[in-house]
Amino acid sequence: MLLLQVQHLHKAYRAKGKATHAVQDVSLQIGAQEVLAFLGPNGAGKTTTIKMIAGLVVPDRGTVSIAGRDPHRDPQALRSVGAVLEGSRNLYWRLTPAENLEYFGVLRGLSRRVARQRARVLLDRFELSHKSTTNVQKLSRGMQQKVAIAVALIHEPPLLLLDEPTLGLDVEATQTVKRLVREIASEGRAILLTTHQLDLAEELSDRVAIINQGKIVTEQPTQTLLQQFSSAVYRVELPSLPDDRVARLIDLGALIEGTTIHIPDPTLLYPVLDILKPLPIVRLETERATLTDIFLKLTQATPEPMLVKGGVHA
Ligand SMILES: Nc1ncnc2c1ncn2[C@@H]1O[C@H](COP(=O)(O)OP(=O)(O)OP(=O)(O)O)[C@@H](O)[C@H]1O
Repeated sequence: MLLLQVQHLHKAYRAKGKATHAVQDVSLQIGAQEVLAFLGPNGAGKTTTIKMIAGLVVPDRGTVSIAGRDPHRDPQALRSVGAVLEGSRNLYWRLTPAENLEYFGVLRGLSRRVARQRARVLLDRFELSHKSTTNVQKLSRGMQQKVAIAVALIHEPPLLLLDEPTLGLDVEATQTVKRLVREIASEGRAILLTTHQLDLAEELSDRVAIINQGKIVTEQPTQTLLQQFSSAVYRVELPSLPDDRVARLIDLGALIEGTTIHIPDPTLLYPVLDILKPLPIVRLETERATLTDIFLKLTQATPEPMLVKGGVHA
């Protein structure tokens, strides 16, 4: 069942006679139990899209359907959404986690009794019961983030929007948030996750959508995308790699790590082999692409710096 369906969304911001086409023909969908990683470089249009989904920005064109309802025509649709946007700013800092949960629960239509009851369950589940009476401003960043996610879940929405849920968190808190995201999805919810942490997106997502300059450049299952690009990346290992070859390989666009050459583009394979002739080769194989490799390729963002290890330098 599709819990979110976004079709052909467009949004331009106009100022001083100039239009910024922030979102152009964006379509997305997420089913129950699915985590969609919505990725893109700064300014690509992610926040604008999410705000249109959350009913905060009106699209110029296109439709949003949340569990079958359009939030721009039927405000009840927003009862089906929980959102943690812009860090944990959806919280009242001078209230305790329990008070925040109760307040937002009532605001979203729960009775006080039900809100309190759910608050207790969520605090227990998020291992926050011992902090239930401490003001949010005195909690650690990781705890605040957990409270923010709990607040977004108080009315048990089928769709959860999570914007950079692990920003600024340490390793342990990141692990906890990751576990919670998977658990929340497995309960039958749909999760839209934006993050600049591509390793996290690779680990957590079932599907990936990449947006660049307002347009979706790919949307498919994470594993399909990784497999598709993995056949296009090669690795060559040699017993030794002379300095003069290293410089030529780097000029060509290969990445060097010790005596291993990573070839990010299949059309470079034979030019690389020409440069290496007649050196002996230990191994030549396709390499598993990471989401970072794919993201860089599809958004043509600045490539990562050439990796030169083991004392060999261009
Ligand atoms: N309120 C606004 N008024 C005018 N232009 C805006 C407004 N909000 C966003 N933009 C512009 O729209 C484009 C898309 O911005 P958006 O915030 O949606 O990108 P993003 O992908 O969320 O970026 P980031 O990763 O940096 O948060 C950018 O060019 C941005 O400058």
